[in-house]
Amino acid sequence: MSAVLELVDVSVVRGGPNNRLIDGITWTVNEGERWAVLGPNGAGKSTLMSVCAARLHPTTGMVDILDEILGAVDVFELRPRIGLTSGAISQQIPRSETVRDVVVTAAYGVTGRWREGYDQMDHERASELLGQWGVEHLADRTFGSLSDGERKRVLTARALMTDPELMILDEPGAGMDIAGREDLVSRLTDLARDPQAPTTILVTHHIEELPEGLTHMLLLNHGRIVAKGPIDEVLTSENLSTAYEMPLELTKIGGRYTAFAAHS
Ligand SMILES: Nc1ncnc2c1ncn2[C@@H]1O[C@H](COP(=O)(O)OP(=O)(O)OP(=O)(O)O)[C@@H](O)[C@H]1O
Repeated sequence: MSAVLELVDVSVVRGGPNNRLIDGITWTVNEGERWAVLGPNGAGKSTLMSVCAARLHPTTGMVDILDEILGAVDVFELRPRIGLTSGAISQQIPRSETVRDVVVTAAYGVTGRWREGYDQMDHERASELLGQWGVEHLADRTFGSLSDGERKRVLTARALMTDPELMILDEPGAGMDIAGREDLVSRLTDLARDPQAPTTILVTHHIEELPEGLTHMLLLNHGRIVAKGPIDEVLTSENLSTAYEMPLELTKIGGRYTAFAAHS
């Protein structure tokens, strides 16, 4: 099994020498795996994903993404091979951009349409992805006019536009109502179960958002790994309680999860 992502003792330090946003992360993601990254607010999830998506260089440690070492590769060539959705990407997109262009511009790894030439195949692929994520009817609307949930789906379609080898979804369910979340979870389940879909990392702090079909989980707290490995071994009441620093009881209903404070 070949590694898509390999981090060895990776740390990111900001705002003072002792402020480690992520701290000594050693983690391997192999081809075809579907990972969830879970942890409380401020655990370092987004920082870790910025490193994994070649958007942020670590202070120390080695990062190998798709057989390229960060620091020794042109990140502008590497980035189109990684599909990324995140709040930061959403903010970079001009509000006046049409939804169709938001998706099609991913083919060139840019946000904001300028003078790139897109061929018919790019447009057909963009329409197909908008359809797959249930937002084809919004293709001619501006990105700024969409609801949070609609934006998330458009960004997921954008992330898949380049047929990425690695897909990183950073809190795709943030800001969604229950119906929107359940619709998203069902689409993410289809994605996780699709053997043709890229290796995927899904970041969340809501375990209700975990789709079926995930294979592995990384649990973070204060920038450090609490547990990592096959999801059935890692997602336990004990590990969740450690990560969230309170006694929690995990319940599995069908293939889905929820957790509540444990009663002593
Ligand atoms: N430039 C910076 N300087 C100092 N601290 C920072 C900087 N950027 C982020 N942090 C801190 O690093 C920690 C990790 O942030 P990060 O956004 O990675 O966490 P997260 O797990 O994604 O959180 P959330 O679930 O709330 O989105 C937070 O405590 C944040 O305040």
